[in-house]
Formats: sequence, C-alpha cells, structure tokens
Amino acid sequence: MIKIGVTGNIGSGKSVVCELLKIHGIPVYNADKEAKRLNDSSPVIREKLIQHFGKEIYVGDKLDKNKFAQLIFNNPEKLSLANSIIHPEVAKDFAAWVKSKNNYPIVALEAAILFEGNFHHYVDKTITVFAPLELRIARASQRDNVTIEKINEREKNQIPDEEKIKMADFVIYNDDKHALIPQVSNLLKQLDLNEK
Ligand SMILES: CC(C)(COP(=O)(O)OP(=O)(O)OC[C@H]1O[C@@H](n2cnc3c(N)ncnc32)[C@H](O)[C@@H]1O)[C@@H](O)C(=O)NCCC(=O)NCCS
Ligand SMILES: Nc1ncnc2c1ncn2[C@@H]1O[C@H](COP(=O)(O)OP(=O)(O)OP(=O)(O)O)[C@@H](O)[C@H]1O
Repeated sequence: MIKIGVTGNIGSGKSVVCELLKIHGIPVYNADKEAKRLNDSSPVIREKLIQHFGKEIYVGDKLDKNKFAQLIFNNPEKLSLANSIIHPEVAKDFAAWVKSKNNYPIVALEAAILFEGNFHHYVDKTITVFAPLELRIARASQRDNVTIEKINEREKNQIPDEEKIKMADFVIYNDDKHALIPQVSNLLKQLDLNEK
C-alpha cells in the first residue's frame, strides 16, 4: 500500500484534488474533519483541553470551535499546546483507518498542516497543492464567507507555499492556469510506475 499526504495552504484546493483522488477509487482521510470529530468525541482530548484551556471551551459535548480558534490562532504557545494534545489522537485514528483500508493499493491523508504537524512521517509520498495567495484568499473567503483577516489568522500559522513546494515529492498547480485532472492522473501513473 502507498500512503500519500495531500497538503496545501488555506484555499489551495486540497479538497478538490482529494475529490479527484476519490474518483480514482482512492480513500481519503481528512485530518481537519477527523480532528474536529475527535475534539468532540475523544475523552482524552476533552480532558486535556479542559485542563489547559478551561471547561468553558466545551458547550455540552461539543468543543466551542470559534472560542477555541480565537484562543489558539493568535497565540503560538497555545496553538502548539493544542496541537500537542490533538495531533497524537489524530495520528492514532489515522493509523486505525489505514488498517481498515488494507485492501486498497493507495490511500490518501488530506491535511493542511501535513508538514507543520509532522504528519508527513506517516505517509510515503507527499503532494503540495499550490495556488497563489491572492487566489487562495479569494476562494476561501468566497467559500467560507469570512473576512480576509480570519483567513490570514490561519495562513500565518501555516508554512509558506514556496517551502511546502520544496518539501513535497509532488506539486499540483491549482492556479487556474494548469488543468487539475491531467496533473492528478499523471501523478497516479508515476506512483504506479514507482511501485512496480
Ligand atoms: C481550532 C478549530 C476547532 C477551528 O475549527 P474551524 O472549523 O473553525 O476551522 P476554521 O475553518 O476556522 O479553520 C480552518 C483552517 O485552519 C487550519 N488549521 C486548523 N488547525 C490548524 C493548526 N493547528 N495550525 C494551523 N492551521 C490550522 C485548517 O487547516 C484550515 O485551513 C480546528 O481548526 C482545530 O481543532 N484545530 C486544531 C487541531 C488541528 O491541528 N487540526 C488540523 C489537522 S490535524
Ligand atoms: N481550480 C478551481 N477552480 C475553481 N474553484 C476552485 C478551484 N480549486 C478550488 N476551488 C474552490 O476554492 C475553494 C477552496 O478549495 P478547497 O476547499 O479545495 O481548498 P482547501 O485547500 O481544501 O482549503 P482549506 O484548507 O480551507 O480546507 C472551494 O470553494 C473550491 O471549490
């Protein structure tokens, strides 16, 4: 089995590329989504987050995402504390998910913070989806209907694009100048050839 990590900064098009991978029959684990599920469902995460951030960040069983985001995205120490609590549980959950997909030749991990959270150690090949900052901001603000400030709050906690391009095994250009589908198909052909 080949495990591929798909990353890219906010609005780069990770989810669109991962939809194309799914069309090729590749199961995709979305770290953002699963982390939020675990924030609400994992007793380990809940206990540690309450211990360090106070019980008011949970409303009933649910983490108050907006309150928690405000606490961590503008405070590097709190962000790294939150990551140190959540990421190990996500890594365990991903490992269990991979085991459940052992009949697939390729699986994918979609994570905006693949490199920032050291999740690239859990995959064999990495893909950075690249789009210019202004295009990413336009896409994300249109999609999420949020202010540019809110997007920048997250952007500043993510490794710059040019770094992520250097760190990845493959780059997919989602800049409205390169068609996505041929890039994804060619990449999968290369993976297949590498595997032989
Ligand atoms: C703080 C939380 C609850 C905010 O949830 P919300 O739905 O409001 O997310 P929001 O749409 O505001 O932000 C999404 C953007 O922030 C990015 N982001 C999320 N966590 C982080 C992080 N730790 N560092 C940098 N960027 C992050 C996402 O990748 C995405 O690009 C959530 O992002 C979270 O739990 N983050 C910490 C856990 C984590 O690192 N998850 C990412 C993959 S494991
Ligand atoms: N090539 C494209 N053409 C048109 N719209 C696009 C393209 N790529 C992405 N988009 C749109 O831009 C927005 C951001 O794309 P996507 O959600 O895939 O980014 P992402 O990297 O997953 O972002 P995030 O890290 O915020 O989850 C989405 O609304 C998506 O439909």
